[in-house]
Amino acid sequence: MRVLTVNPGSSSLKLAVVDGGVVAAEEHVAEWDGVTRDELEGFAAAHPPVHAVSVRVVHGGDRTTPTVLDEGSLAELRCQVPLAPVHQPRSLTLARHALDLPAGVPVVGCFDTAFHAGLPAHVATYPLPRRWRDRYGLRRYGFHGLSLAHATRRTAELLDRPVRRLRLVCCHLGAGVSVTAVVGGRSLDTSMGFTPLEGAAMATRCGSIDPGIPLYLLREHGLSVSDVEAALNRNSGLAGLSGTSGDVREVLRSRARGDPEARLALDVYLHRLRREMAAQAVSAAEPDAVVLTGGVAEHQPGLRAELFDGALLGARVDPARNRATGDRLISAESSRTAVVLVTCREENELARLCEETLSVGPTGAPAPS
Ligand SMILES: Nc1ncnc2c1ncn2[C@@H]1O[C@H](COP(=O)(O)OP(=O)(O)O)[C@@H](O)[C@H]1O
Ligand SMILES: CC(=O)OP(=O)(O)O
Ligand SMILES: [Mg+2]
Repeated sequence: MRVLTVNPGSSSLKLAVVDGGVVAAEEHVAEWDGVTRDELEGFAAAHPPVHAVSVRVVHGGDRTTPTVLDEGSLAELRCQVPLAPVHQPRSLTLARHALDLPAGVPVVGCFDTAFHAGLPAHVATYPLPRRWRDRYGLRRYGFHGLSLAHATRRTAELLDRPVRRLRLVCCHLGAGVSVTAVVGGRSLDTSMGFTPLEGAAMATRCGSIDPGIPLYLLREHGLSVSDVEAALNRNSGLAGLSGTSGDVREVLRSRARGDPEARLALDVYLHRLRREMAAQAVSAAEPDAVVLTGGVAEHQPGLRAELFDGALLGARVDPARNRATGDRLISAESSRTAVVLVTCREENELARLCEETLSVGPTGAPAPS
């Protein structure tokens, strides 16, 4: 079965055709405007045949499994737009375009949040008034689930241990950054919460800050809600700290030229990431391995080494292994905790879930209903 996978990140759009579990074609649109359908239509037309489309939908609310999308389910998923204001509209726009493709194939929505559906109650619950939690549905969800599912499976292969016996701290370092304790294949804790704004500092998102700050800005300085929302989502993190870009490549170049703001930006980014990793190591209780995945982790060996400079979690990066390529162990033999690097492959997980949802038989043809 050939599955067209659609993966909108906060700024990029990743399209692929996965054929029998293997990526047969892919395209990375670095700056998708969040509206136009040309990219999806053009890619689908260039890589026929397509038997189904699988769309990454960042917020699935309480959904625990993928859903075949139609007008009704798209309308329901709009309720989650305020809970992922940067991502959800992009996912739903693409799902809408996918339903309109001339091929007329089924469109499956796969949710980032589903991987975290079993978070223990004491992890999912915010210390907020009960009335609010009940009335407004305030709880922690967690994100990057498709990436985590793939990274966990791949780590088990690399370490030659079954998933059920692995205690992992998984770091997804892309434009969005999250850290998750995955034990026996299940998410036990994660740094993102009700929205993808909580936790580590990111490319353009602030991560966790004192909740008094937005209140102060709204009350004392008359900033509007939309100004605050835009600043926390789009002009904070590495972008806000460096004063230039949220792209770690650019911030690293500025630091190499001696720019003090870029140095501070990376110091803050790494400090907050290490703090989240230490917190997830508590939830994972003596993790066997730290897993690094996502664009920043994959392409920046120097930053990987720097992250573990202070032997965080007893992990030591081996310089030769760190320089090599492909999915692999990058820690030294003497390392107390293994460090594994896995290329982010949300595509594979999107295709796998899509085939499972459409009950594809062993021959690749849809099973008779
Ligand atoms: N060589 C590189 N190529 C692409 N991205 C890189 C590279 N080095 C670092 N990055 C960082 O990876 C980030 C994108 O990661 P990615 O996982 O693709 O994010 P997303 O899926 O959220 O768009 C960019 O913000 C960029 O800073
Ligand atoms: C949920 C999230 O932050 O996704 P991304 O990293 O793709 O922006
Ligand atoms: Mg991504």
